[in-house]
Amino acid sequence: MEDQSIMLEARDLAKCFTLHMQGGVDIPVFESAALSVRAGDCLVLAGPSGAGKSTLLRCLYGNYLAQAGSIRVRHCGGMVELVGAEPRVILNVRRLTLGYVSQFLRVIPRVSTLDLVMEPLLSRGLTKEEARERAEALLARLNIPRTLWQLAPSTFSGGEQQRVNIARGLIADYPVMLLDEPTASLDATNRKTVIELIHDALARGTAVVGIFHDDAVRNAVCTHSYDVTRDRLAA
Ligand SMILES: Nc1ncnc2c1ncn2[C@@H]1O[C@H](COP(=O)(O)OP(=O)(O)OP(=O)(O)O)[C@@H](O)[C@H]1O
Repeated sequence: MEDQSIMLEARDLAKCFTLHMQGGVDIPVFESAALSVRAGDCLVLAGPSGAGKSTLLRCLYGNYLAQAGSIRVRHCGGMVELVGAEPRVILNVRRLTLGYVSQFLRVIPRVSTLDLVMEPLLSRGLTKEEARERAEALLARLNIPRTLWQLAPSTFSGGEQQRVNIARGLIADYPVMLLDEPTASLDATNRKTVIELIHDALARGTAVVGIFHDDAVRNAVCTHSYDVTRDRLAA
């Protein structure tokens, strides 16, 4: 019987970069990564710098294609395979199920902060009014000054851009969230707010996979961890 609480699972994942512009050098990152995360759990990816934490997270989001293995996500009531899935399947999973907060905001010229944060809700069919109300509340909670809401975030500070990124990532209550160092550029007050937002998401049953370099943040949210060097250690 399938465990219905598992939201995301990866098995036998392999990723190797080939640097075609540099003589075809191969950089193997992992050969048989395996993890699973349940609703309401926060799985922390651990391992030293360069071990492959961000690469694994990007594979889970479908930004990097794994050479082998399986990534299954609970989407619309069933488990959907992401490795080798058609782009339209991946886009649909991202629209409804799988959120991702990268380390850096991808700024789109001339698109205002408010529009950036509202967009995931509009793409899920919420009205403009509902989306605006929720975006404003989240931006206020993340201490983004109201004077900045109508501006494109290209001129914002590193911490402000990161908070806009977090707002955009967390606004839609995705059932599965991938977080790549969401607090790296934040001060103590905003770090605390992000911890609260992650706790709120976990309490709603969101499954989280994250990378947190800050010990205090990691300890506050972690329910279990996965060392990305595990398969190499066992070899
Ligand atoms: N796009 C890429 N092309 C080629 N090699 C890459 C690429 N992305 C990552 N790598 C390599 O893969 C390995 C793992 O990198 P990754 O960024 O996943 O590590 P990490 O554990 O997240 O490190 P850190 O904690 O320092 O952020 C590194 O050796 C890196 O050089």
